Formats: sequence, C-alpha cells, structure tokens
Amino acid sequence: MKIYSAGQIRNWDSFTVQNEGITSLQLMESAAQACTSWLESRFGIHKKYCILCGPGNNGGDGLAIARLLRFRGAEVTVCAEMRTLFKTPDALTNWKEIQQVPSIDCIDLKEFSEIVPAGDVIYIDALFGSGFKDQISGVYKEAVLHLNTFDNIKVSIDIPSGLSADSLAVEGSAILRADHTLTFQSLKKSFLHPETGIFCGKIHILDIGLSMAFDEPANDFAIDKTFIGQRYNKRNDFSHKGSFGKSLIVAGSYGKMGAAVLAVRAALKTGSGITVAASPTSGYNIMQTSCPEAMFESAGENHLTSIPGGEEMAVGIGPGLGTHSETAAALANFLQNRREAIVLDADALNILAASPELLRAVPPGSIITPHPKEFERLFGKSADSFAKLKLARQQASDLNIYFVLKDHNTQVVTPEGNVYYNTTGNAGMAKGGSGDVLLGIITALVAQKYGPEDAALLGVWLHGRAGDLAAKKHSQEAMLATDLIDEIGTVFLSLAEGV
Ligand SMILES: NC(=O)C1=CN([C@@H]2O[C@H](COP(=O)(O)OP(=O)(O)OC[C@H]3O[C@@H](n4cnc5c(N)ncnc54)[C@H](OP(=O)(O)O)[C@@H]3O)[C@@H](O)[C@H]2O)[C@@H](O)CC1
Ligand SMILES: Nc1ncnc2c1ncn2[C@@H]1O[C@H](COP(=O)(O)OP(=O)(O)O)[C@@H](O)[C@H]1O
Ligand SMILES: [K+]
Repeated sequence: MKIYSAGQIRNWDSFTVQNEGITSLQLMESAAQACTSWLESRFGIHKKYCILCGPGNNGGDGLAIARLLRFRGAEVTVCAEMRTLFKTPDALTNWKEIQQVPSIDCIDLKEFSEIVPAGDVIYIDALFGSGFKDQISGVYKEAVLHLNTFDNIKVSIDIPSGLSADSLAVEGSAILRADHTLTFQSLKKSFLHPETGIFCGKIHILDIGLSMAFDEPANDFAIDKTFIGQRYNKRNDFSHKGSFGKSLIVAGSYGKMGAAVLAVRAALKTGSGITVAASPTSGYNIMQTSCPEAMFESAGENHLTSIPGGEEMAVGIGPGLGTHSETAAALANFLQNRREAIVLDADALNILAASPELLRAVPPGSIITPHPKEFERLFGKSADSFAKLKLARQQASDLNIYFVLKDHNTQVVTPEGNVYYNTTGNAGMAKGGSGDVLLGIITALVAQKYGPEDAALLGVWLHGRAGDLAAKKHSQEAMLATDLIDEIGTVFLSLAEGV
C-alpha cells in the first residue's frame, strides 16, 4: 500500500470526483457512512455521542456522522465553533442539514472546556484532518486539552486532531490522544512513527470509495498482506533441497550460544535447504543438540577467530558473536574478500560501529538490521525518528545497501530511497532473542533466491506476523523468541493459502 502525503490525498479526493462520477459531498457522505457503521458495529446502537467539529471537511464528516447516528437512534450532541462556523461548501451543507434533524443538541465549542464528562458518552474528534497545519490554538486547543483529560472512549476521524499527516508535530502543541482512529482508505506516515503514532490508539482503515485508478508516485509504502502475497513464491513440486539454497549462520560465542541457536532454528523453519552454523567449538554440543537438522562448522574455541568463505551460500553474521578483537579481525577479513550480498546484525554491527571504515567493505545489496541503539552506534544520534529515517535513506543510497530499522513498524530502507513500513509485530517481541530470529529468517530467504528487497520485506512481515500469533497464544508478556519460531509454519500455511 502506498503512503500518500496530505497533498496527494487531496489529489486522490479530486481525482475520484472527476473520474468516478460522484460529488465531493457524496464522498463526505460515504466517509460518514463508513464511520457510522464502524461505530455501531463496535459500540452497538442507541449510544450517546458528543461530536467535536472543526471548520473544514473533517468537521463536515463529523456533522454527517452526527446526522446518521441520530437517524439510527443515538443521542447526539455537536460541538462547533459558532463564531466562524464552517469554511467549506460541503461542511456548510451538512451544517444546514443538521438544523433539520430534530433533537441534536448543538453547543459552542468555547463552552466545551466547562463540560464535565458523563461516563457513558463516546467522544468523536472531527476537529481537524488532513488539512491541518502548524499547531492548534485558541478554543480548539482548549477543547483538545480538556478532552484529553477524559477517561471516556475517544474516536478520531481520519487523523487525531493536531497531528499532521506527514511530519512531526510542532513541539509542545496540543494533540488529541485517541483510543481509535478511523482513517480513510490508507495509512498516513505520521501514524507509523513513535512520536506521532502514539496519539492514534488503534488504527482502522475504512474504505470510503476513493478511486482505485488513482496512482501517483510515492517513496513510502506500508507492507500489508496483499503486498506480501505478491512477493511470496510457492514451492515448486519438482524441487529438492538444493533448490532452496544454503544458509551459513555465523553466530555465537561462549555464554551467547542461545542467540546462535535462535538464528539457526529460524533459518531452518523458514525453509533454507541446507543450514550450517559457524560457531566456536565451545558451542558444538549446544548447537548439535538444539538443532540436529543443522550442520556445524567450528570457527574458534570460545569466540570466532575466522569466518568460513561461505561461497554460494547466503551468509548471516552477528547474533551473539561478541566483539573480541580476533572476531573483529575475522569479520574485517571476511568483508574484504566477500563479493556476494550478506546479512549483518547485532555484534557484527557493533564491530562495524567501532571501525566505521569497514562499512565501505560491506558488499553491495547487503542487508543490515540495526535496532535503534545499533543504528545510533553506527551513524550517531538523530533528533527524532523522521530525522533518523532521512539519515538511513542517505546511508542506504551512499553504501548501496538495505537497512532494516527494527522497531515498532520496522522500516526497510532501499538504496533507491524507498521506505517500507512493516505493519505486523507487537511489543511482546521487545525482548532478547527476537532480533536473532529475524536474522535467521532473512538469511534463509536470501538462500532461497529472494532478492535482498523481497527477502527483507517478506522477512520482517513474516517475523512480525509470527510474533502476533505467538502473542495471541501466550500473551505479549510470556511469549518467547522460541514461540515466535514455532509460529513461522502457521504463517507459511496462510501464505500458501493466499490469506
Ligand atoms: N481526502 C478525502 O478523500 C476525503 C476527505 N474528507 C475529510 O476532509 C478532511 C480534510 O478536509 P480539509 O481539507 O477541509 O481540512 P481539515 O482537516 O478539515 O482542516 C482544514 C480546516 O482547518 C483550518 N485549520 C488548519 N490548521 C489549523 C490550525 N492550526 N488552527 C486552526 N485552524 C486550522 C483550515 O483553515 P485555513 O487554513 O483554510 O484557514 C481549514 O478551515 C479529511 O481529513 C477528511 O476528514 C472526507 O470528507 C471525504 C473524502
Ligand atoms: N514494540 C514492538 N512492536 C513490534 N515489534 C517490536 C517491538 N519491539 C521490538 N520489536 C521487534 O523485535 C525485534 C527485536 O530485535 P533486537 O532488538 O535486535 O532483539 P535481540 O537483539 O535481543 O534479539 C525487532 O525485529 C523489532 O522490530
Ligand atoms: K480528527
């Protein structure tokens, strides 16, 4: 799914009006109907709503929702700024319509800050949407700040008011903190970054009938199920283990063999034809007992002192390696001689951070998977996640490699400057071992001849989806990285069935 800017969303709106034979007012009605149906299916009928309406079309949506809810038997109060009232023709039309509907209470927004919340009222935020600029002030600010103190359920229409669709909010500005955001047709960039996404609550994408023929270039994408379905390759009946490649997982040191085991098991479960663990001899028994399907290549006593060539193999390096000077020298030597793309994580990245000149030796097309701290060690501190992404775009292009910026909504950054936000995964994965599993998954996909971009995209989606299934079964608190590996099979089953 492409992520369009606020300007492009406006173009999409106009394109739909020009090409689909509907008016902008009908589009507003369609958006309001989608929201009303969602509200009823979620909260039931005959509920009490208070709808805060702003001066533009977001406010117009709020007014249309008020009318539709009232017709269906809900108790509805509308709060609007009575002095300037509504600025767009469609919002004004809906304002006039609302005057005809009996028993909708309308109050001036400036009185809202006096309101004491009633426990059973659901608050709808239709103050500002994609046309919002700068920061909230005056009565709007007071209303948002006051509503944020309520414990009631708060639902934002399209975008939480005060949030821009594309960028960080102005520092210190008021933003509505929603429990749910009902957004139209596609995700907005700001929903996917930690500083801004925190205001959205649970995000629901509603189809409001914007034209599917609209297509403008974009650099930002959300990795969703359809997108993954197009990139996943089913296995051919006439295949053998040689068809699915060889993975070499270079990982582990004394006391950190768990990381190596997790990466190797994940590679095996992701379908690598042959999987070899290159680890220190002290990890031999652990690896052979935990992963009998894998082969073992000894490369040092208690830490790695050499890295096997791994020609014709997909090579993933890093989990639990440690940063011993001999291991660092082995990695440097390996990088100088390696031409094929590789996958680097964890201590391999920490070694690169200590010797940044080595970054230039990373083969083109490689994938590096830093978590926030590892990225900072490599490239320095960024002011915020938008600045970090900009820096990652520059570095990916400069070094001709792929970044997997691990986080909530992990971002895959390509050398061409595209950013793909992952939409699977949960906070239960924020524990030791999850990243090791990801390295194993991506390496196994590279072994199976997925190109680096597809391997990274499919890898992060699959990893997050397995994490979501594990969380459902065990809870976010109790799930382990091992549980995540156990769910990889279920994810493949659903991919093979095309769901
Ligand atoms: N896209 C679609 O396909 C569809 C979109 N629809 C809906 O339309 C919404 C977009 O509507 P929109 O363009 O009218 O903008 P909106 O968010 O209501 O705000 C603009 C108003 O707020 C004002 N304003 C701005 N910043 C301000 C500030 N800091 N402080 C104070 N005022 C400020 C601004 O004033 P101005 O800058 O013009 O003076 C203007 O009056 C979209 O989110 C969705 O809900 C659906 O109806 C149908 C399909
Ligand atoms: N809150 C979260 N939501 C979604 N995914 C998360 C969250 N926290 C962590 N993850 C995922 O879990 C993994 C953690 O990786 P990492 O920090 O390298 O773990 P480790 O090195 O301990 O194995 C990453 O893939 C990251 O995207
Ligand atoms: K809103």
